[in-house]
Amino acid sequence: MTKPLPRKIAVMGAGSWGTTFAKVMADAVAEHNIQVEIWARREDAAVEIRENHTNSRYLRNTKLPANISASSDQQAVLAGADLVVLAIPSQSLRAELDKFKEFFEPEVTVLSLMKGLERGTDMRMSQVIAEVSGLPEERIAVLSGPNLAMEIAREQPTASVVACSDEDTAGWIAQLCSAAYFRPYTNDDVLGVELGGIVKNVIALAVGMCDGMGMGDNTKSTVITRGLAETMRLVLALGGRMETLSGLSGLGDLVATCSSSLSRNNTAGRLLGQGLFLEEVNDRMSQTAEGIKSARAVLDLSRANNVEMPITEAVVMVLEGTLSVENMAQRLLSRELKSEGEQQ
Ligand SMILES: NC(=O)c1ccc[n+]([C@@H]2O[C@H](COP(=O)([O-])OP(=O)(O)OC[C@H]3O[C@@H](n4cnc5c(N)ncnc54)[C@H](O)[C@@H]3O)[C@@H](O)[C@H]2O)c1
Ligand SMILES: O=P(O)(O)OC[C@H](O)CO
Repeated sequence: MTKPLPRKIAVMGAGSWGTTFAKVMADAVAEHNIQVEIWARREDAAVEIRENHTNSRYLRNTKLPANISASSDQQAVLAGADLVVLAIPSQSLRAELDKFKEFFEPEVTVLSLMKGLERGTDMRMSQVIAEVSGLPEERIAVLSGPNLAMEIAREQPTASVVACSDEDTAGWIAQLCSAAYFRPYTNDDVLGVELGGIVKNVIALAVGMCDGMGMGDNTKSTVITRGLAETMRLVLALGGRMETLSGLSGLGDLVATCSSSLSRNNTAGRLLGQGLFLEEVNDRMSQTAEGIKSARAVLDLSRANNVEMPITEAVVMVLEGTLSVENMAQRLLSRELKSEGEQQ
């Protein structure tokens, strides 16, 4: 390890993934006596984590390691933290970060766990972090992969990708989250890793819709495969690498999310496919389904770069009420015939 171990790790966000990833890191660094402190928006959640070592709203009876603490005071959580992990809903990141960036230690490194695109700016979370905090890109990393929180909380083995333009930073973070049940790989294609995690949420909405309408495995496999093709077109157009998308943060996450009933995006899609209105779906979801808000931003980004993303476009139309789920398949199947490898 080139950089020294952090004095402390802060995790901003005590939801499903923030708490689970805090557990992964706490398990990974336990032998070094490093404390992982979670910032929880609600004081009662902080008290439960601190005193009971559970976060029952999100993780039922999962027992959190002894080296995890929590507080609802952002300044206290960030004091002395050399690594800050961000796990709040993407559309709230800018406003939250604006409030707490003043408490960052001067040499802090920031890791984003978030899988959304900011509406209005079409920016990835690593870009929002850079713009709001002014940190150099060598100290901003992202983590993405087939990482359904509940499975990891139960210590079911999985792998993931830590991406950063700086190899040392990626390697440093990988060491800090390498646990018996969690294997991180590194990658310097930040854009490819981040966009894979964002677009798969939109594709999972589409697959969920198919499921909700009672369609079978051929249909879902077609949407997954063509969903990957449109993700590749976007990533390549923006300068990312094709091979990133055949890895854990691309195909790996796409398959996990599109096939799991634990996925919030897949679940939201299924409810839409069953005929619920978006407002009803939002009422039923107690956790963040990033694809619902990000789909429009992904479509805007693709149009600005002349990339065709027909599945994303159809999902946006369903979400915005200009296409019914029943007419989605016909819209996609009646497109002009073309070669499978075509870039548009
Ligand atoms: N849950 C998973 O399995 C999983 C896995 C990988 C990545 N992610 C990504 O991690 C990010 C966080 O997801 P999560 O599952 O922890 O979400 P969640 O809905 O479970 O929790 C979000 C947390 O952020 C807090 N929060 C802080 N500031 C907020 C604000 N201004 N507005 C709203 N909430 C605020 C909420 O109180 C809540 O504790 C998302 O981008 C998601 O796509 C989730
Ligand atoms: O529950 P979802 O749909 O937000 O997916 C969670 C993770 O991103 C899966 O890797």
